[in-house]
Amino acid sequence: MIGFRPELVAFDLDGTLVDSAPDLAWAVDAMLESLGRAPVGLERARGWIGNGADMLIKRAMTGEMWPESEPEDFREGMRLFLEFHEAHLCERGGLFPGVLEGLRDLKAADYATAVITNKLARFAEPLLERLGVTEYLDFIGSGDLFERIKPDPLPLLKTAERFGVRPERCLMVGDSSNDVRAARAAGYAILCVPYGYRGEVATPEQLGADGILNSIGELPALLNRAT
Ligand SMILES: O=C(O)COP(=O)(O)O
Ligand SMILES: [Mg+2]
Repeated sequence: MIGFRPELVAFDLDGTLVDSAPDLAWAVDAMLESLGRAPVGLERARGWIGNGADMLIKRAMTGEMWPESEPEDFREGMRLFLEFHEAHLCERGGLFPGVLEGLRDLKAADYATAVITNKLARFAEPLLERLGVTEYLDFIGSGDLFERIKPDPLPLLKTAERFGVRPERCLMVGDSSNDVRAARAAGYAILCVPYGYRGEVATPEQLGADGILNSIGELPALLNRAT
């Protein structure tokens, strides 16, 4: 799967480290209800996560995966969503099984670690702090820290640069085609978890990663075997 010891292991957040869909869907429905619209529920909202909060709200307000135009009351929807989500950031979701152990063991084995997420820093940072994993992460690369978000390779390239390592020596672990496209364009190796938010992609194999990683908890042993 991976034939080298990565000099940086970077993780996607939503759908990879954190099962944030229950809290995001809750905030989406609260926003829709405030605007007098029908709620969409967890299952539909889950498939819309991964392209940033703006896109999630546009999708929820239009019911379309790739909305052509911005809904008229989009700014108000966004404001309501952000306000609700900030107040209820991590009440229904949590870390996926194996994440805490995996991050802890990677740090113990001296790997450099980062998060590269499309999530805004105002949510990503307190969320990871509250879930008790900040101490195992060397850097949190949130969506608004860079000029462009995944699937653009820029966040991955800038993060490698920050660590002073070549992208070819880095590993990305993600859950969606955004992560695979960004990793391929940046030159990172890429592993995908099968349990996250894949949007329109039906099976984990269809993501086209270098391999499927059933749990972050399995990563330290897998990297040890590979190198
Ligand atoms: O879309 C988001 O807000 C975050 O998604 P990501 O953590 O999977 O990049
Ligand atoms: Mg994700």
